[in-house]
Amino acid sequence: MSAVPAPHPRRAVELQTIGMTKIFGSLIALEDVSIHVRPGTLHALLGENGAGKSTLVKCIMGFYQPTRGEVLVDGKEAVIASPRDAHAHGIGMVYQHFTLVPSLTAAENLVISRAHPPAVIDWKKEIAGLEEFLSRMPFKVPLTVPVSGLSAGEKQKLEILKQLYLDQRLLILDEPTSVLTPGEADEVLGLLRGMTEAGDLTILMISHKFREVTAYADDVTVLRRGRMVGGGRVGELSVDDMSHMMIGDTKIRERAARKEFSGEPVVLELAGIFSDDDTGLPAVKGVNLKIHAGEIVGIAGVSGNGQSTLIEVLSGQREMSDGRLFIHGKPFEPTRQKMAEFKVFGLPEEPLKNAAVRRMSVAENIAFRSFDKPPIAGRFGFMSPKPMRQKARELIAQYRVKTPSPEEPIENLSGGNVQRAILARELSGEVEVLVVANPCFGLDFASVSEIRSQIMDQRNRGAAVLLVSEDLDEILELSDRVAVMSGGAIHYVVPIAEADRNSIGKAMAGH
Ligand SMILES: Nc1ncnc2c1ncn2[C@@H]1O[C@H](COP(=O)(O)OP(=O)(O)OP(=O)(O)O)[C@@H](O)[C@H]1O
Repeated sequence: MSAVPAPHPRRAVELQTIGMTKIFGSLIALEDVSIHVRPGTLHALLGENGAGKSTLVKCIMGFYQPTRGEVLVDGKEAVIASPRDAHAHGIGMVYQHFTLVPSLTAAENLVISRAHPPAVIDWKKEIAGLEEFLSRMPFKVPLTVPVSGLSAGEKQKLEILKQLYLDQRLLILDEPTSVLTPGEADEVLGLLRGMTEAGDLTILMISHKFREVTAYADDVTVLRRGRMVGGGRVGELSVDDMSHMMIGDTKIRERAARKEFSGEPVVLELAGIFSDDDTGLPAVKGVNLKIHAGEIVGIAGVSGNGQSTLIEVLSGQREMSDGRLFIHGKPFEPTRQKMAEFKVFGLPEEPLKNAAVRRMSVAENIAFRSFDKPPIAGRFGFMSPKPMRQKARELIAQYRVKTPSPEEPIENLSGGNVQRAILARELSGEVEVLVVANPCFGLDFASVSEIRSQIMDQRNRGAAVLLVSEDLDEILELSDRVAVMSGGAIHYVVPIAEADRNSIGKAMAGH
């Protein structure tokens, strides 16, 4: 592990929470949680979806005021009323989604992130200062390229560098590797680990990946239903110990077996699809693809190569500039009415933003696809609350959506539980075509198993499935055929039996 020279005034910060409790209405999201993050360690925070991980870190960062409890920084009580106070104590946070300005360079992003950037910027001086700063950091990123041209790994490194540049010495990372390839994840975590070992940094990392916890974390805390249920030195715990702390005796669903099909008809056809992104530039450039009944076609690719735009076209959120869609040979337009008629379902990225109405209840959001059909639609077109609530209750139980009640606004659910609620809605009916993007993003391991099995069930019942995922393991596990998208087009399609990581990786890199 490389030692990092640290002529920095600030060293790794120690963090403790004492009796942290947060109550939302009738829900105790966090109850009496006391954790100790030793300085110069990488501390993992584990827990299933809705366990209270985000609530805990939001209380530490000052986004939420705890109902009870306190934070100690370097052994002294710290009053943290806002993220600004957290920063003043050397505590910074790196989020799952990037917060950089894409049109600006790394240097510009760093300079404007300062609390008091100069009114007139002397770029020569700033660049020299940044180069000196970078020379002390293990992370390297090009300073003068617009951030939009950086890879996901470089963007994540820049997010971390930004916090270090702001002199934060305890970083809270929310699933920092979810958008990275396994190689990039190892590189980033390895470098961070080098900094913690050198005593320059302390890390509290929310993670769902046991592999990363066992390989990189010193200590672990496990939360379950808002309470701390275990933890300790990672080296003294097995993966079984940690998963048992997380889920208790909850049964994990066995993965659904793949049913054999042969000679099934084409269900979904994409013919010469073109579409532009938000800036008006072509993002999808002539995609042709046919998906058969009982088939999952997995589209792999580095994010930002047109996959999101393609998903938006298929879910009716974006116009095509050219091309046509067919289902069973008939022209198809992704309008609400046609989707119902052709039984097209799906999960877009960021479901809270793209597939839910934030302030409406979980029950209403689950009923969306069927509110204009009996039994939920009553006579004269009014909604019948009773059947709607009943249907929602069944799906909430079946998909283990954690919510205080079906009436809770969906925006109050944890990220993983919003995902589950939307999937419950989309997977519960008769499905002919399923279009899903990163369906297991941010889900705990029990939910991953459940959701992948549900997708396989739909395929086994004869649905044509288009799966876009940044997780290559997911693509290799579920797909019958693998396609790779790069530069807005599909360059490589192989049956799963002929797919190997190496060739897929090369195609992803545009070779
Ligand atoms: N603003 C809020 N209002 C009401 N309830 C909330 C609010 N924020 C979180 N909760 C509830 O608190 C509980 C803990 O949620 P939290 O987001 O902390 O879980 P998490 O462990 O981070 O889950 P995930 O892995 O899905 O992100 C959940 O039951 C959630 O519905």
